Amino acid sequence: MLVLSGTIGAGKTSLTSLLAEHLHKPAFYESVDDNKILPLFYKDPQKYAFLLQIYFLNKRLDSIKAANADRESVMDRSIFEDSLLFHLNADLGRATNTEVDIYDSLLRNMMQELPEATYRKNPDLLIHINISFETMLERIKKRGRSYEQIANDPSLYDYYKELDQRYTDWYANYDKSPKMQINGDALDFVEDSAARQQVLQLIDEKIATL
Ligand SMILES: Nc1ncnc2c1ncn2[C@@H]1O[C@H](COP(=O)(O)OP(=O)(O)OP(=O)(O)O)[C@@H](O)[C@H]1O
Repeated sequence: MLVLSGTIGAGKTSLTSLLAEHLHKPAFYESVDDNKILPLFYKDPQKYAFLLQIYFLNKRLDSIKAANADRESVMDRSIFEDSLLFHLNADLGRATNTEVDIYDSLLRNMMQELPEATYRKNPDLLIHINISFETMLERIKKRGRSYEQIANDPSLYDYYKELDQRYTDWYANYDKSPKMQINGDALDFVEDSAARQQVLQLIDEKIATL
C-alpha cells in the first residue's frame, strides 16, 4: 500500500490518480465533498471535532482493508494525519482529554498488526508531498471550498500556520514504514508534465528499493 500525505491542498488526490494510473493499480480516495460532518466541524469545531475524527477513522479503516489486496495500491491520505489534526484541535480546546485518550487508544487498537492477520495495515511506503505555507494558502484560495476560506473566518490563518508546522515535525518523526518526500513547490506535477515524469520516476526508484 502506497500512501500519500501532505497538508491541505498539497495535491494528494491528484498524485494518487497519477500514480495509480502509472502503476496500473487501484486508487482509494477519501471523498471530501460528500463529507457531511466537515462543514459542521468548520462551523463549530468544539462540538464536532471528536465526531469528525471517529467518522474519518472508520472510513480510513474501510479503505485500508479494501486497499490491502495489492502492495502497490494507492491511498490518498494516511490515518496518521487524522491523529495529527485531532491533536492540534484538542490543543486548541476543541476536544477534551478523555476524548483524546479514547481516540488514541482506538487508533492504536485498530492499527495494531496481528501475527495471524493476512495483511498489514500500515503503509508499505509513505509519500509526503511537501509544500510551503504560502503554496498551501494559494491552493486553498484557488480551490475555493467555502468553509476553508480565511476570508470567511480569519482565525483559520493561525490554524493553517500551526498545521503547517506540525506536518514538518510529524514527517521528521514518522517511522511506521519507509518514507519519501516530494518537493511540491518545485515539482508541480499537476500543471507541468516534465515535473510529473520526474515525480513518477522518483517514486519508481524508491519502490524498487523496498
Ligand atoms: N482528521 C481531520 N480533522 C480535521 N479536519 C480534517 C481531517 N482530515 C481532513 N480534514 C479537513 O478536510 C479537508 C480536506 O483535507 P485533505 O487534506 O484530506 O484533502 P485535500 O485538501 O483535498 O488534499 P489534496 O489537495 O492534497 O488532495 C481540509 O479542510 C482538512 O482540514
